Amino acid sequence: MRTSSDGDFVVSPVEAEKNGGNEKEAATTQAVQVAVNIRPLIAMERVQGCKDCITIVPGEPQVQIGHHSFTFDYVFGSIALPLDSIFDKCVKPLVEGLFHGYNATVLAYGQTGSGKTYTMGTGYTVRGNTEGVISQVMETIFNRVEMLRQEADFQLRVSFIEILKEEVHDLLDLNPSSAEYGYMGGTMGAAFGAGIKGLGNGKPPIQIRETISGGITLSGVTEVNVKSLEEMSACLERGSLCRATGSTNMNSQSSRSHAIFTITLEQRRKWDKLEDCGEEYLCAKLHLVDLAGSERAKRTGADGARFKEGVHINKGLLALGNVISALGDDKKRREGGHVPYRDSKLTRLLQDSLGGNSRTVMIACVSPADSNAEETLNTLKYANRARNIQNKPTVNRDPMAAEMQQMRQQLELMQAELLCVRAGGPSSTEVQVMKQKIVWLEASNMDLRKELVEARGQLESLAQTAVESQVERDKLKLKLEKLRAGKTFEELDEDADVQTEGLLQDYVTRIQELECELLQMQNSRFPSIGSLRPVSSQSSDSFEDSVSGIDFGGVNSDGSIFLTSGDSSCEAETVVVAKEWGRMTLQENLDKQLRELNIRLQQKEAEMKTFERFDPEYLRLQYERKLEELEEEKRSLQGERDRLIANLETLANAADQNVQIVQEVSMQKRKQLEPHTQSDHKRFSRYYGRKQLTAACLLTGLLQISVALSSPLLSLGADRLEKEAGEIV
Ligand SMILES: Nc1ncnc2c1ncn2[C@@H]1O[C@H](COP(=O)(O)OP(=O)(O)OP(=O)(O)O)[C@@H](O)[C@H]1O
Repeated sequence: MRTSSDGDFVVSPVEAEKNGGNEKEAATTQAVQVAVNIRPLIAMERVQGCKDCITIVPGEPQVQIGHHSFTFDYVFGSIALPLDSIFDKCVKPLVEGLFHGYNATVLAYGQTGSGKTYTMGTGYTVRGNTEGVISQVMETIFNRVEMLRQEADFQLRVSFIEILKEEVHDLLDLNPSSAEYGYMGGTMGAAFGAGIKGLGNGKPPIQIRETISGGITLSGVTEVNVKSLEEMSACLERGSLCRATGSTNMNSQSSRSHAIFTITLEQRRKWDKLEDCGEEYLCAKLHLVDLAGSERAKRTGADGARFKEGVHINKGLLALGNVISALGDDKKRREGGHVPYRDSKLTRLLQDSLGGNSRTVMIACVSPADSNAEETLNTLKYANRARNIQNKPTVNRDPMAAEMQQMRQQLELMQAELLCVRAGGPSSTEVQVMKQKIVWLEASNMDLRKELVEARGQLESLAQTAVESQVERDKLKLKLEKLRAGKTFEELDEDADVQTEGLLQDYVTRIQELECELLQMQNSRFPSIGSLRPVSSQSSDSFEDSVSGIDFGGVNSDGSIFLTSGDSSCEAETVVVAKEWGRMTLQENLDKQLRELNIRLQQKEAEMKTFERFDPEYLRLQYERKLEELEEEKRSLQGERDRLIANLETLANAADQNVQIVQEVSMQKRKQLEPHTQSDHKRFSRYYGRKQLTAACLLTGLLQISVALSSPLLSLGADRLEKEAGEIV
C-alpha cells in the first residue's frame, strides 16, 4: 500500500499478491507507512563539530548511513522532500480518511532531541511553533468541517494524555487527582502545582479498556467538545503546557513522557444527503503521538528522577519495538503469533494503530549528526521493520446509531405516508403497487374485451343466420298467401325482388305477427296439430307416424284448411298442411334458438361485468369454461339442426309420395268428369289446378327452407319438386 499522487491510499499489486490475491482483503489491509524526517543539524551539534552522516539517494525515498541502506515511503529533510511537506504527503490523506470513518495514527518516533515534538507540534503554543503537524491537522479539519456543514452535522472532541512512568495522565483535566499531581512536571504543573497539591478530587485513574469490537478506549479521560479551531488549539496548548518535560544533556526541553493528542470526529449525515454516501453516522479517531525519545543515560547525563524516567521511556519503547517486530514478521503474523501489546501501556494504547483498525503513518525522526549515527541507525532499523506491519482499517459505524438511524428513517417514512394518507392519498408504495395492478388489469381487460367482441361477432353471425331463415320463411309464407289468393308463379317472381327488400325492412314486426297468426291457427283451426307437433328431440320415425295418421279435410272458401276423415279428394290439402306444419316447426325451432342465443348473450354481458371486478386469472378460467360450454352448445345445436334436416327430408319424401297420390287421384277424377259439360270441366280443372299449384308452391317453399339450412340433398329435391310443380301448373 502506497499513497497515490493525490494522497489517497492505493493497494499495490505486490501487496494484493501478498494478501493472497484477495481483492477484498487487499482493499482493507494497509501497511503502516513510514516516513523519515531528517532534521537539520542544530546549533549545539554544529558547535560540537558534528558532521552529516546520512546520505540520501536523489529522487528516491532511500537513505544510507554507513554501509546501511534503507528504503521508506518518504524521506524528508536535507536534499530530500522539504520538511514542511510532511503534512501534505503523509498526514493529509489520513485526515481525509477521518471524514470517511477511518481511524488514523501519526506516530513520531526517534531518539531524544531528534525533532519529534518539533515535527508533531506537540509543544504547541499559540504564539510559538505553529508549523507542526497537529496545527495543520486542526486547520485542515475545521476547513473541511466548514465545507461539509451543509451535508452533515459534525461533533469534534479532543483528549490529551501522556504516559509517564507507566501511568496514564490526563493533560486536559483541570482538576487532576492527587495521584496525578506529583507528576505534573510541565509548565502548567509548575504553575498550578502548589495550588492543587493535596486537593485530590477523588477521580479514579484513567484505565485502558478494550471494547466489544476490540477497540481500545480510555475510561475516565477528559474529552473536550470543541467547536472551533481556537478551542482545539487552546486544548493543545493547555495539554502541552501540562506535559512532563525536563532538561537533559541531549535536549534542553526533553519530553519525559509519551503524549497522545486524540481528535475524535463524529458526523451525522443530513437526511437529504444520505443517498450520496449511504452512511448516516461515522465516528473516527485521529491519534497524534509524540513519543518520548530513546536515550542513553551516559549521553543524556540523566540521574535521579530523570534517570528513572529514562528507564521507563526505554522500557516502553522496547515494548513498542517488540510489538513492531512481532507485527512486522511475516512468518509470525501468518502463524498468528503473539503480539505483546500488554507489555506496556504505550503498546496497549497503540494496539489499534499498529496491526489494528487504523491507518498509520510513522515518522521516524533522526538527527543527521555523526555523533548520533548509532541511534539513527537503530531508529532506521526500527522504522524499517514497522513498514511490514499490516493494519486493517475499517469504517467505524456505531451499530446502535445505525439502528437508530434506520428506525428514524422508518419513522420519517411513516410520517410522510401518514401525512399523505391524511391528505387523502395512498402511500407511495401503495400507489406504485396500484399503478402496476391497474396496468395489468387494463391489459387483461383489453384481452377480455377483444374476446367479448369476437363472441358477440359469432353471436351476431348466428343471429343473422336466424334472421335470414326467418326472412326466407316470410317470403315463402307470402308466396303461399299469394298463391292462395290465386296469383301465378310468374306474377310472384315479378314481385319477388321488391317484396324481399320490404320483408327485410319489416322483418322484426312481421315475424311477430306471423307467429301470432300461426299460433292462432294452431289453436282455433287445427287443434289436432298440436298433438302432432314433434319436440326437437323427437325421432323422424315418430314424426312420420304422426303425419301419416292425419286425415285432412279441405279448403274453406277463404282458402284456409280444414280437417276431415276419409276424404281422398282432400289429400292434396293434407300435403299442404303437413308442409305448413313442418315449416312452423322449423320456424319455432329457429326462434327458440334465437331467443336462447339472445339470453346467453345477455348472460355473458352480465357475467363479463361481474368478472371485471374479480381476479383476472379467475376471469380467464371462467371465460375459458364459458367458451367450452358455448362450444358444447354449438355442437348440440348443430346436432339439432342435422336432426331437423333429417326430419325435413323424411317430410319431403312423404310429400313426394303424396304428390304421386294426388296425381293419380287427379287423373282418376279427370277421367270420371270427362263426360260432364265443358263449363263444369273448366270449373273443375280450375279448382283442382289451383289446389295443385298451392301444393307445388308449398313444396317449393319447404325445400327452400332446407336450402337455407345448407342441405345439398334437399336442394336437389327442391329443384325436382319445383320442376314438378311447374309441370302441374
Ligand atoms: N526541523 C527542525 N528544524 C529546526 N530545528 C529543529 C527541527 N527539528 C527539531 N529541531 C530542534 O531540535 C531540538 C530538539 O527537538 P525536539 O524537542 O522536537 O526533539 P524531541 O525528539 O522531541 O526530543 P525529546 O525526545 O527529548 O523530547 C529543538 O531545539 C528543536 O527546536
